Amino acid sequence: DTGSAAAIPINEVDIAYVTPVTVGTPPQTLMLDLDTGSSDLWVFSSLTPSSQIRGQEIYTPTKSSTSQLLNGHTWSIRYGDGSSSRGTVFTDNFTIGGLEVKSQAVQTAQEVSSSFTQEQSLDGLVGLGFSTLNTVRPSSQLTFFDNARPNLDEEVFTADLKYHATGTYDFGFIDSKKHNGTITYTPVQPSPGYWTHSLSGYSVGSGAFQSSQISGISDTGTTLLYLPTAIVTAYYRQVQGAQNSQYYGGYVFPCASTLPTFTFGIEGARFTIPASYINYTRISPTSTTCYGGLQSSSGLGINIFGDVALKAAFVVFSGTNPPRIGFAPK
Ligand SMILES: CCNC(=O)c1c(-c2ccccc2)csc1NC(=O)CNCCc1c[nH]c2ccccc12
Repeated sequence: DTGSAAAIPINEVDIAYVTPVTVGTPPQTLMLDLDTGSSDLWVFSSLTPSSQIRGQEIYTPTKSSTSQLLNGHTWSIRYGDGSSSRGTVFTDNFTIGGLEVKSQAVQTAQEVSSSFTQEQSLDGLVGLGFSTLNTVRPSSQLTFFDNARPNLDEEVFTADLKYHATGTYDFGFIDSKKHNGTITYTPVQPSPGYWTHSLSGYSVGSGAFQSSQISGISDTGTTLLYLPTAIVTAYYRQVQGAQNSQYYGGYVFPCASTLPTFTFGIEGARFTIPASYINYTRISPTSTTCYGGLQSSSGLGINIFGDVALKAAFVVFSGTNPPRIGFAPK
C-alpha cells in the first residue's frame, strides 16, 4: 500500500503544517500535524472541554461504528515548549492520503494547554517518532507508521515541506518527481525514540565549510532550526544589528538586514537554506525587528533540525532495520 497527503502551512510564517486525515466510520475529517518529534496520535474530541476548543474540528467516538474504548488506558504529554495535553484512548479506523490503518490508537484529549487551544487550524498531532516514545499507559501504543509498515510497498515515509506553500507527505514509496538527484542517507540512532542523526558540518553564506559531527533530531513538529551556540553566533555575526535578545528569547535583527544563507552537510552532500527561511517573522505585525529561524539549542539539551531546515530538502524517513534518514535536493 501507499498514501499521499498534503502538508499545508497553518499560517503565513509556516509555524506548523497540517494534513487532512479521516477517523472512524463514517469518516470524520481532521487536520493534524504530522510530527516526527513525538509519538502520540492525539486529537481534539467530544471529550475536550468546550472552553478549551476554539474552532478546531473534533473526533466524536460515539458517532463512529468502528470506535472502541481502550479500557483503562490514559496518556499525558508535555512538549519542550511547555505545551501539553492528556486524555483517554480509543481505537478506530484511521486514514492518511488513502492509506488505512484499522484499529489505530487515537488518543482523545480531555485537556489541552492554551497554546493548542489558540492554534485554531490544528486539530491534533500524528506522532511519527519511534513508538518507544508513546505516552499511553498501562500499555504504550504503536504509531500510524508502525501500524501501516507491514502493508507498505516500501518501509518509508517522505516529507516534502515547502516555504509558504503546500507540500506533501508520502507513505510507502519514494516519489522521484519530488526530488532532483541522489538521496544521501545517514544512520539514525533510534534511541530514545527521535529520528536522531548527525550533520557532517555547516557553512555560513559563502564561507568555508566547517566539518564537524552535529547530532540532533529531524523534527517536522518543531518550527525552527536549533543548533549549538558557537554555530549560531558565527551566523549572526554576519548580520548587521543582530542581537541575542533576552526579552524576545532569541536572536533578533532589523527586518531590512541582509541575511546570509546557511548550509548543512549530510555525509558528503550539502543543503543550503535560503536567507528568506531564516528571516522568520516580525516580532509584531508593525515591528521592524525580526526573529531568526536559526536559534541556539543551548537551553534545549538537544539540537533540533526543524521545519526551517527540513523544507530545504526532500527527506526520506526509512523504517528499515537499521533505520536511516535520507536527504535529497529538490
Ligand atoms: C517546540 C516544539 N518542540 C519541542 O518541544 C521538542 C523538544 C524540546 C525540548 C526541550 C526544550 C524545547 C524543545 C525536543 S524534541 C521536540 N519536538 C517536539 O516536541 C515535536 N512536537 C511538537 C508538538 C508541538 C508543541 N507545541 C506545538 C504548537 C503547534 C504545533 C505543534 C506543537
